[in-house]
Amino acid sequence: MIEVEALTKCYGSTRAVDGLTFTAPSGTVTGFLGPNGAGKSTTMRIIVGLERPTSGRASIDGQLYADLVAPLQAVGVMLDARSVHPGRTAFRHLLAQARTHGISRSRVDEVIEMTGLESVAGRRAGTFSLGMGQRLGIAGALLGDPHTLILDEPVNGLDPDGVLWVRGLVRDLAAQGRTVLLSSHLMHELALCADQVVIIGKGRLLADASVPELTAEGGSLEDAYLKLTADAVQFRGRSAADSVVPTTGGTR
Ligand SMILES: Nc1ncnc2c1ncn2[C@@H]1O[C@H](COP(=O)(O)OP(=O)(O)OP(=O)(O)O)[C@@H](O)[C@H]1O
Repeated sequence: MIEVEALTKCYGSTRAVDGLTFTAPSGTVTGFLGPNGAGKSTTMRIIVGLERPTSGRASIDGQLYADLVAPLQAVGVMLDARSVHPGRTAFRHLLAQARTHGISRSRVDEVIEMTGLESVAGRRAGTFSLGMGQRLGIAGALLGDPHTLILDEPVNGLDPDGVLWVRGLVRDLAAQGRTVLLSSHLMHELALCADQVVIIGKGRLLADASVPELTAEGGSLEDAYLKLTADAVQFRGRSAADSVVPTTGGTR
């Protein structure tokens, strides 16, 4: 179980996370949603000890990440799939992580197989496509066979087959009693794989409910999300039609 309690993180005058409280229970997939800049990545970074909160706390099974004796075996994390040495092969990258955490070489082979990377395991990670890099990031998160998984945009860049695979994977992990917290902007996908959805905007909690609860009025999860976040969107584009520069009408 992940517990986020009255969490606040300020960067100068920016309140990236503002008094956020929620729980991601074991045995469920918790979707973590919010507009760009809402504070999702900051919250996830705090949970895994990469940032210090200004106030409040985030714990995993009752412990701070920093206090975990074997963090990789307790928590699998994919926050930025690009944070891989580009000159290392996928296999070497995973083996290096495994060796420093007392994980067997056979587990490396296992996660390579699980993520479908067998044919490219000997290739340098720097040559990987976006989707291949995502698969490698997920392989790294699975390496320690952890009870908790924290995945930031895991389906980003995956092909339809890969999206389906991640859906099945997180559902299976939750069915085994594990805790899965994942962020995504893909509402349709989340509606299919999440049990619980936490929606934040401008660092604050907007909703913490099950998918059926959020869609009880008959709309889709996207409808509910857009309604809940309407006042929390910080970056709004405009349509091409609105952007047409008026011509002076003159011809030469
Ligand atoms: N290291 C940092 N220094 C200063 N400001 C930061 C830093 N990291 C994040 N922020 C700010 O904190 C706010 C929340 O950012 P965060 O990356 O957590 O949002 P997010 O919900 O993950 O967004 P996205 O969906 O775009 O990935 C933003 O205003 C961002 O500019």
